[in-house]
Amino acid sequence: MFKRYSITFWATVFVTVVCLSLVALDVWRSIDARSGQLQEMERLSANVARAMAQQADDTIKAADTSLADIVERIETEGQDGKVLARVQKQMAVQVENLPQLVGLFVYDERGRWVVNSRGVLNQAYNNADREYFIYHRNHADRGPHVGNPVISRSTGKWIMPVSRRLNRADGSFGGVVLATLDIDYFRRFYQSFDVGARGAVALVANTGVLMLRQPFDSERVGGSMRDSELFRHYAVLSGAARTGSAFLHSFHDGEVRLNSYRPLEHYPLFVSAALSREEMLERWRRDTFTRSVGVVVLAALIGFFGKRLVDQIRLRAQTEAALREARDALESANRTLERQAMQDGLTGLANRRQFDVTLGNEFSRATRHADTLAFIMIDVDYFKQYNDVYGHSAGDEVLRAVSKLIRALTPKRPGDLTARYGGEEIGILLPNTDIEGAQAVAERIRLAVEQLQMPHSGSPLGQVTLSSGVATMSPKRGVHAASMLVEAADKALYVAKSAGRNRVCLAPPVDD
Ligand SMILES: Nc1nc2c(ncn2[C@@H]2O[C@H](COP(=O)(O)OP(=O)(O)OP(=O)(O)O)[C@@H](O)[C@H]2O)c(=O)[nH]1
Repeated sequence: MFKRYSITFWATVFVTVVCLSLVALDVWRSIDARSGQLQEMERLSANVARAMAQQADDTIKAADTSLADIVERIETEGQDGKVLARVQKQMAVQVENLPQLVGLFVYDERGRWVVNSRGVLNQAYNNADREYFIYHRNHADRGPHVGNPVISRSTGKWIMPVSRRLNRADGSFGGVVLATLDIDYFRRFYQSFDVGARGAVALVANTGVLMLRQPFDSERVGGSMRDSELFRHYAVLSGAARTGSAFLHSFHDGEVRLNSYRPLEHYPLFVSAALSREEMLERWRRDTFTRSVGVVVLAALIGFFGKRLVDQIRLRAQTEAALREARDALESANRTLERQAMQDGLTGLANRRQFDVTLGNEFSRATRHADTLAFIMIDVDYFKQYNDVYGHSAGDEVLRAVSKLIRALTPKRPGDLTARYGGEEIGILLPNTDIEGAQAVAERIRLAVEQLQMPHSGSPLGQVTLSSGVATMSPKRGVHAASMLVEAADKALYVAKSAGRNRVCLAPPVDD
């Protein structure tokens, strides 16, 4: 099957397959690198989200522990001056020890300041209108409450309120204990993450309120994210599914980012670390472009040189074919020349040269094997007259016809040879043949020509006839020569002519 196609075909297939494989391999590598890049992106954002959630949880927990302590103290020890002084001292120490804490506050059931970590009570402020205050007044639960971020009335800084309800002895609402966390504390921590120039991180309440976003925008802090893709995506999840990631359009700038989200363990908040898809894939695109250019150039070079190679192979194959053809033509011409060199042009019989060579070979062979060698010399009678009467061309025709007949009637054993000996004389060499056998051949030929009855007005016999002299010899080394056989046949021919022609005469055995 493979032989049906040329080497140039396979060379072309090879070069094409190499080029296509290179390109295919590069495409596959690029796709693989892209998915690797996205996986890396997911790992990175998930790690950032984990660190953010842990930090937020720990930060709020530390403040909440202080709140629980103060609530427990006031509810058991009351609110007289001594107790409040101790509480105030405790608060001041806590604020000093916890860098995230801006302040600790206790409000009574009307929102008035009872005690705080600063030790200064500004009765001009009332916090009864704050979201966290209203929440505790309306909810009896004793757990911590993380409120919406607000600008502190006392410091003017963005703060995150964490609060607990204070109960009177009868269980009715007795006020609020509040810890304010510095939003900047979170920001500083978030700034330490490298999420790229177009990345973002956020801390969001489960209610959809944005607590903080980095890059920071004070306009957006405390705003609602309920309409964002992130919140809508997160809100429908539950349990372990709340930790995960997804490509989402940003609510803030429309950028598509890979958002890794994760809930805080103890508080109703979640974090999101988002990396820009474009930014992450930018490097991949650059690498892919550079490599693809290299691969295309390489494939083009291979294709170019491959084509040249294929052309060379084709040229070589063509040259070889042309050489083969030329050699075949030359061999054929040589064979023709050889044949022509050994053949008589008029009769198609072997010529004198071939006769001499064959005679020499057969003579030697007969000498070696002690065989008999017979020779018949045939001559057309009155041929000169035929030429004179009918013309030379007609004479040629007679020679051709006679030769054809002689060839047909001559035995075809190996070594038998019919040759134009010269002029109108034809010789037949019959190795390993005795005198009777050779005579029979000569007689058969003579008779056949006679039966042709070719008119010959120049001959007393009236038609074309032949005369033959037949001779045989068993050659012995040092005694006989090949010419002796020819001479003997020639003499017998002369006898046949003298005896009236149209006959076969036998030569006496050649003397030892
Ligand atoms: N047409 C033709 N004639 C040839 C050719 N070769 C020899 N001859 C002629 O053959 C003739 C031979 O004549 P001779 O040797 O005198 O003998 P002959 O006429 O055949 O008479 P006998 O042999 O005595 O019967 C010559 O006239 C040659 O010119 C040839 O190729 N073609």
